[in-house]
Amino acid sequence: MAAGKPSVELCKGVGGLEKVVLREARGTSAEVYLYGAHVTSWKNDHGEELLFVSSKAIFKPPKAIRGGIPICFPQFGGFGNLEQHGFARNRLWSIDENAPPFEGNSCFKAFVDLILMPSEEDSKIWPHSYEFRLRVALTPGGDLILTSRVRNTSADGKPFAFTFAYHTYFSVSDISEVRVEGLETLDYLDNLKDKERFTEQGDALTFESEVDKIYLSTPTKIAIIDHEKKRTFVLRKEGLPDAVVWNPWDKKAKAMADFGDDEYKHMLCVEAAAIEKPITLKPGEEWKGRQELSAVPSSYCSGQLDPQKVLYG
Ligand SMILES: O=P(O)(O)OC[C@H]1O[C@@H](O)[C@H](O)[C@@H](O)[C@@H]1O
Repeated sequence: MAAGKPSVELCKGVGGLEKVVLREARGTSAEVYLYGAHVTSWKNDHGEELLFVSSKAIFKPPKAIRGGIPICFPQFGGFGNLEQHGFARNRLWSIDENAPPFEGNSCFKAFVDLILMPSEEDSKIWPHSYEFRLRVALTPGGDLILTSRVRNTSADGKPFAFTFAYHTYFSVSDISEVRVEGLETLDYLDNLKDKERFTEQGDALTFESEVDKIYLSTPTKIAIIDHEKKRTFVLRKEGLPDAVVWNPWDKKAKAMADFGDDEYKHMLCVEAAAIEKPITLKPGEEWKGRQELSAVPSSYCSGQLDPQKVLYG
């Protein structure tokens, strides 16, 4: 890909919706729609797309875009009375020109700050005062960092609680060739079994049917290994103890209007999340949740990947 200077450009995307395109010197890029503060693209220095977005995705409010990285806030899934995954993913966010300094990634050049504050309508369904700031940053090496800061701005002394997820859809060559490392032996809630709690077995996860699990208190690093592509995604997270793993498989895929029948083969959601223990904020308090994604070539040793290297190397 053409190398150049880091840049940030606001332009029109699909359906005339506004998006911000981030580019870094080596030719890596990312795209973020203001609708949902939704990352829809992350490309490496060969111009290869690393995130999955459905060919049937609908870029039209109020439907959330199918793929990329939807923001689930203030509710993950059906864990509460709000609509599935909350409303942040189908609200129009604004560019935050005056974001307070973000600790830890102020040296990056290709980033955008977005902000969501409650509208009158939102206050009716979730009566809390907050500012939600999201920074999407592309590092010089092409890593994608999402940092969320939610602040309780209430003047009436009222705390609030929320659940959250970065609902990341990774693009994979073939789901049956994918392994996830870092979630072995952990407890999880199985969404397909009424959120019943189970303990994962000792091996890395592989996929041969529908999966919808919320792993609890996970390590801060999870690896998604795509054997066919010889690519490993490394997901690092802070402030987000849980991790959701989702693939709809064939039957559910067919039932979703904005998802191709066979597309389940080419995606896997691994979602850094805070679900089991909702985050509670008193007035004036702020929560920070960060997800860092990198894509690295898988290193093989007689066909086997060394999990120690991927997770701790
Ligand atoms: O269709 P939606 O609302 O985007 O949700 C997709 C999936 O998102 C996952 O995070 C949930 O665990 C699944 O239960 C859900 O089906």
